[in-house]
Amino acid sequence: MINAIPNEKIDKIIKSYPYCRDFFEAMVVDYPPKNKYQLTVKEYFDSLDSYELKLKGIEQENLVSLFVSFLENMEERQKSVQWNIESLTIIGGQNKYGERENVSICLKPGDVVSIVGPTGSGKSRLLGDIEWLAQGDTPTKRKILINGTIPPQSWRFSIEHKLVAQLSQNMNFVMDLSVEEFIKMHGESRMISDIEEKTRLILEKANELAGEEISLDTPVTALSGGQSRALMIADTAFLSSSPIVLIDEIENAGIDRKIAISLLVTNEKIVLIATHDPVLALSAERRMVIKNGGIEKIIETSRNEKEHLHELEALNQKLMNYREILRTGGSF
Ligand SMILES: Nc1ncnc2c1ncn2[C@@H]1O[C@H](COP(=O)(O)OP(=O)(O)OP(=O)(O)O)[C@@H](O)[C@H]1O
Repeated sequence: MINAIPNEKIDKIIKSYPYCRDFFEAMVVDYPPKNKYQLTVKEYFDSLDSYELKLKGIEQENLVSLFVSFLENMEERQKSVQWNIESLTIIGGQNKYGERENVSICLKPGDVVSIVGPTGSGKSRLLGDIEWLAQGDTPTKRKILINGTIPPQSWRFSIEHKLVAQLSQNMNFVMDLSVEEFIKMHGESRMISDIEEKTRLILEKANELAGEEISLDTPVTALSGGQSRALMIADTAFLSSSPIVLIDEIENAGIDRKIAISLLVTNEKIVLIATHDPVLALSAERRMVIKNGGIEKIIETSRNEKEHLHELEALNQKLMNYREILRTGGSF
């Protein structure tokens, strides 16, 4: 594949390797304009002004091989950031009263666990411990193991390739970017090949989740709480490589929870959902009950509960319908 690059058309290369833009920026070489898209990579580099290139200290005949090695390096980098997570273990610490938490729970990719408990009981704290890969250094003294061992320190601080994706209650954007720029920036940092298609998909799904339509040119700072949440959920579902997804109280955002969960739950990921919503709580195979800051018990969702889930879903749908009527100015 890489060997064929010199003879591939520019438009195909741009689609397959959108991050190739970085090469042109780094070399201060003109990025191919649309009217050159039908040239091959070699033809494009040959078409550049050799005198100008010389002034920049670039040998024209080396450009193709430099470009190929750049793409090769990027591909290697991409492979090295693939996570290989087989398990996540939570080893109990202590509750708010310093009493021991006698639990150890091991989660595997494909597992979905809900976290329930009264307000202030410590659900978000548990998610925080997982996100931080706690090693007895948080108030709960919990320890988090990955693949049965203590994960390297560097995993805690990696911003670019996060082991854990956290969708929290408050998602505030501080960047001055449009929705399109935000998605593309994330896609490029993940070296995603079909960014246009992914951007379209993310916007479509975010709009399915949110009420008021989001458009590509909306500034991210102008999104409402629910819209930001919807965008981040769709973005996490399609762009995040993180094998562990933590969801904190999706219900407060006024978005369609069922679609959100169906987007985020995939076989390869471990998903933990802190929730006060019985439908979400029972959708998981297991739930952790939190009390006074400690994991009180872990309960398998019974067959009886699963049967009741259908009833709850129907009630929930009814509630959603009323909500939609009221939100859109109707009455009944
Ligand atoms: N084991 C613990 N030891 C000490 N402090 C704890 C412990 N567990 C939780 N806390 C603290 O208790 C407070 C409430 O916890 P948290 O915010 O996680 O509750 P919550 O269940 O998510 O609440 P809500 O449902 O309102 O979002 C936080 O300040 C948290 O750090």
